[in-house]
Amino acid sequence: MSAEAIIETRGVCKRFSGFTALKEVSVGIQAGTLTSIIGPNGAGKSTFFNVLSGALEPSEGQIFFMGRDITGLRPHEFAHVGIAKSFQITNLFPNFTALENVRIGLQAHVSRYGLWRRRSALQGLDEEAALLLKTVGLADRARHLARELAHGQQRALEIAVALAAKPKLLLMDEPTAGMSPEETKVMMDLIRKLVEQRTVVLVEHKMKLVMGISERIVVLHNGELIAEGTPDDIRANDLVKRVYLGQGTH
Ligand SMILES: Nc1ncnc2c1ncn2[C@@H]1O[C@H](COP(=O)(O)OP(=O)(O)OP(=O)(O)O)[C@@H](O)[C@H]1O
Repeated sequence: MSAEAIIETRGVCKRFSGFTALKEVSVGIQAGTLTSIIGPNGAGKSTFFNVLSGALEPSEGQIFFMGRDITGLRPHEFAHVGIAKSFQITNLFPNFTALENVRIGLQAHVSRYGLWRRRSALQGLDEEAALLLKTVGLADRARHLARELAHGQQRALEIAVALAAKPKLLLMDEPTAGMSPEETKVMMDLIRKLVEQRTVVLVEHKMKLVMGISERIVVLHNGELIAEGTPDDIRANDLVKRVYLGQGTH
């Protein structure tokens, strides 16, 4: 597998009580790229996402992150090595402000390294949280309660919380799900910005959107890896075309 792969799966299988959701998936995600995982309904995208994020342990096979075998590590240990995820389901504290939500994320991170929660340290965290809010376009929402934010803003806030862990790899599960066209555009711009500083992997249903933004695409079908390459490679791939035939274009 490519030397530049930041995360790599080797022969990963995932079985759920007899049903095989992933069948020997071997793929490397190149460092510094925006890679999307696509596939029709039931292809195994969410299962693969959960395997990459450490939420599910493979039944067989291995996962390597920056050359280190991380198979079987617990989810919080995946976070420690530098893997963060942003989910479809909202994971925010609704009655805390946007700034507080990010600060809690930062505190969870720094306390692991034994930093004292002195007043000056907390102030530093507020400044860092404000910077992260700025990164995701929420500078003017810092004092708003999370529950008062629009859907697209809540998703952006979740990303700021994920960034608090300073991940090298950011995994995003359908970041534009349920968004208006305008919110989708804002989110895509944000994702483009995020990939300037880290590797980003998206799981996404919307084929057109994925084609426009991704550098690499991984296609799953019935739990198997059927194609991997640039958007042009994937567009030209006969097997992918056949699999998507009649699926609608989204
Ligand atoms: N916990 C589970 N127990 C049993 N079967 C599961 C479980 N999780 C997923 N599956 C099955 O594994 C297959 C792949 O599911 P997965 O959710 O990974 O696909 P997906 O590509 O994300 O689908 P969708 O696009 O519909 O969200 C499906 O047939 C699903 O029913």
